Amino acid sequence: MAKKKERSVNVSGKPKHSLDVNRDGSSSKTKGGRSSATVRRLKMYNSRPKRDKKGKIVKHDLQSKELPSTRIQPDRRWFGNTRVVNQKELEFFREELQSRLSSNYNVILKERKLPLSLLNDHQKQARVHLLDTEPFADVFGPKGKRKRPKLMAADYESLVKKADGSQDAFEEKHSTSTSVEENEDGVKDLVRHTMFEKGQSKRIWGELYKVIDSSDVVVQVLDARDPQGTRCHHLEKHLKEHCKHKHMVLLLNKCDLVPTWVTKGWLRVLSKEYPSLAFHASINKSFGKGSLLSVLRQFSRLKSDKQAISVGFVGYPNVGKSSVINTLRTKNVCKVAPIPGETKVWQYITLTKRIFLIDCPGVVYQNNDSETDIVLKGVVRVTNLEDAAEHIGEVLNRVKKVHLERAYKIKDWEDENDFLVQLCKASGKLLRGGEPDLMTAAKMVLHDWQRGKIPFFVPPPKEENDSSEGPNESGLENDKAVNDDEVSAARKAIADVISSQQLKDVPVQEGLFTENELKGNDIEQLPATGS
Ligand SMILES: Nc1nc2c(ncn2[C@@H]2O[C@H](COP(=O)(O)OP(=O)(O)OP(=O)(O)O)[C@@H](O)[C@H]2O)c(=O)[nH]1
Repeated sequence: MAKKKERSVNVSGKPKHSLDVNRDGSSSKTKGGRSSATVRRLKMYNSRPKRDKKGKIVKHDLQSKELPSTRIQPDRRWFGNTRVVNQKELEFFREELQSRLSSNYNVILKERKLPLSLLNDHQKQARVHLLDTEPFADVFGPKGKRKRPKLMAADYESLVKKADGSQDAFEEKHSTSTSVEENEDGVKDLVRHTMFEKGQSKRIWGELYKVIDSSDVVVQVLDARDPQGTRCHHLEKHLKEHCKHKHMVLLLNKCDLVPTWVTKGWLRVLSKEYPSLAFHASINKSFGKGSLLSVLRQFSRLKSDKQAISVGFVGYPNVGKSSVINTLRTKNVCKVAPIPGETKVWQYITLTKRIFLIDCPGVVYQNNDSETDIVLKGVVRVTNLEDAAEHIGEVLNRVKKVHLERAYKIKDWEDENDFLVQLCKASGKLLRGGEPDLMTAAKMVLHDWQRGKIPFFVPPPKEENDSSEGPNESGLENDKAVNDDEVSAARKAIADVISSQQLKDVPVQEGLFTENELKGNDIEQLPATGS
């Protein structure tokens, strides 16, 4: 106790406490006491948390009062990313980065690794200081200049009036934008019925692209009566540009409906562009089946690893795609009808182990064809036509008079109306009261036209003295894995098949053409349909 009393009295007036930094180091050293440096060090240790025996933190100055025992796991990763830069360095970094960002030839990789927020500080601030632009009192205070809504009308009546006026203006504008342009004679064309857009829908084109994507060989079926008019140049361009490895073959179907010289002429013209074959689809009496099959077999030789090939049949509606497939299978596997649009979706048919056939709905690419052209190409169903009689004039233009006289047993007519009236009388197509039923008669003629009962064809261009080169071998690109010998053998075989077919005479339907027409003697140039 006496000792304690002694300590509490500081006689010299100098600090005595062992943790007092101001202790006299030199004197304490001699007495074995702590130096001021030791005291400072010991004080530093004092800032550490106080723990109990088990190591649990009991007290820590920086510790949260709410969560007393929280502890951040000591991990050097917390500090791994930290770097201290001085103002000069930061300025340099800022300028350097700015120049890189504004240059078109530099790209900053790993942008997120850079402290870009340091650089964009000023932008953040620009957004925050709203009150700098407008003082609070001006916006919310008693003298606040709030913007009033701009009302178009003061009362309900004037609002209704205004709405009516703007509706009229809209309708006027809308009707002028959709209306068809006036012709020179001031008469407006009627808006086309959607029926004339058959084969152009997105769905049908979707089907076509499915067929093309899954085919190795694309057979474009053309109507021998009007091959150029039923060609789809858009499709050919697409294949040339995007599917160079696919082979295209032109198949001139329904060649029993045109004289042999017409078929041969068109084959000559078309085979300059693609391998072309003539065909007559019929399960019992076909033509060109053997040639087509051998061409397809040669194409399958161009495939490596004895893989099977898929052959897509595409073309205008009603040209006979499904009939060709049925002929190749000698069986009714695809639905055939004398009306367009019978095939709705694509269809897969096995021909042999190595050849698959795909039927496709008829497709039409949007072109400048008139409604009459579309009807006469067989794209639309005659039964759906609202005014069939308006297309009869063109039929009379295109078909020789002698054929019409023979087909309908009528003589001399002045114009299409007279023709139809006479036809109604001859065939008994009369309405109540003896009125001629022009519509039914016109539909009958168009049906006959579409079914090939009225002889018609577009003659091939006259042969020029161009030392006719052999069949074109374009599109005969091979699979890289097939060796060149095999490719050239296949190419030669295909060319042989095509040229040997051109020497054959295609059987033509009996009684359809006159002797002279069959020989190609007195042929007036008939107008070509479409392109
Ligand atoms: N005379 C003749 N008629 C044919 C020939 N090929 C097809 N036809 C007829 O043409 C019509 C249409 O044949 P389809 O095979 O249905 O034609 P498609 O191209 O499949 O028609 P969509 O279903 O519209 O695509 C049918 O009435 C066939 O009998 C042919 O070589 N000669």
